[in-house]
Amino acid sequence: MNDILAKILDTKRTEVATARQMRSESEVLREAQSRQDIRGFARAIEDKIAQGKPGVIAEIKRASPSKGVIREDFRPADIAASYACHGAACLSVLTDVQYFQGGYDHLRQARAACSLPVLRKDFLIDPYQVIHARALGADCILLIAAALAPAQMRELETVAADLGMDVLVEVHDREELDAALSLNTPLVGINNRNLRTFETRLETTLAMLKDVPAGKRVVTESGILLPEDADRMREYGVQAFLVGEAFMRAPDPGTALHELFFAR
Ligand SMILES: O=P(O)(O)OC[C@@H](O)[C@@H](O)c1c[nH]c2ccccc12
Repeated sequence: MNDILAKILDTKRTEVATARQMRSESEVLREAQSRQDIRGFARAIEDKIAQGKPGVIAEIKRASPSKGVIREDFRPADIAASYACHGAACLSVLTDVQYFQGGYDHLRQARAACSLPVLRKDFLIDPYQVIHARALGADCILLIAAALAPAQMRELETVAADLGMDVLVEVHDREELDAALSLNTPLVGINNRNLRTFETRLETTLAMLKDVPAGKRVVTESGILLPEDADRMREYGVQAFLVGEAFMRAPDPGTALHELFFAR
């Protein structure tokens, strides 16, 4: 497996080992537990949908391995404030440094600039990272089914739940969906992008929809670029969206959010 996902996961194993040496898990846990500021992530999405609006998770990312640098003028606090005032339900902030040019400060600054719940967008493989997510202020974590065994996902979900965080579990095919459905979380992200090849097809979401039981909330992820893309998803009953690039390339990300979802 010399694909990009495998490479990223190797990097993460090294990162976790280094982080543990710098600061013990019990110390990070104390910091995480001392925070009393959790914001309901799944709740915020459901509230939007109950109001007849799309539940938009608006992403803050400077670069990606498939696209390189996406946004030069990168100020997380300004972007977060713009998203918040244009109707985002939640934020997603990349914290991976090496592949996405993200950072812990991006999450801290974005969250401090608004009152939206925040997803830590990273490749989580170890309880240490989940605990650290809450210490940073995250309200939700991402679990990527392509990167984790089912038992590992369940373990990380339990760690997140114990800290009051929500979980977004991400899948790309049927087998991953089966594993994801063994979790408690209602939030199931269907990634239209294959993390191994970067191929992006909106049909990925549409084809898997019928296999997601009632009671789960589908979030369509990646490659939503045009109002037509959002409309197409809505025709199929998809009401929650995770969008990055379309907003990051626009002069004002929040205005782009408005145009993609609310302009007609
Ligand atoms: O920028 P896009 O195509 O709108 O996609 C956003 C989001 O779905 C994408 O960044 C993403 C989905 N799953 C991930 C896992 C890791 C890193 C990034 C991602």
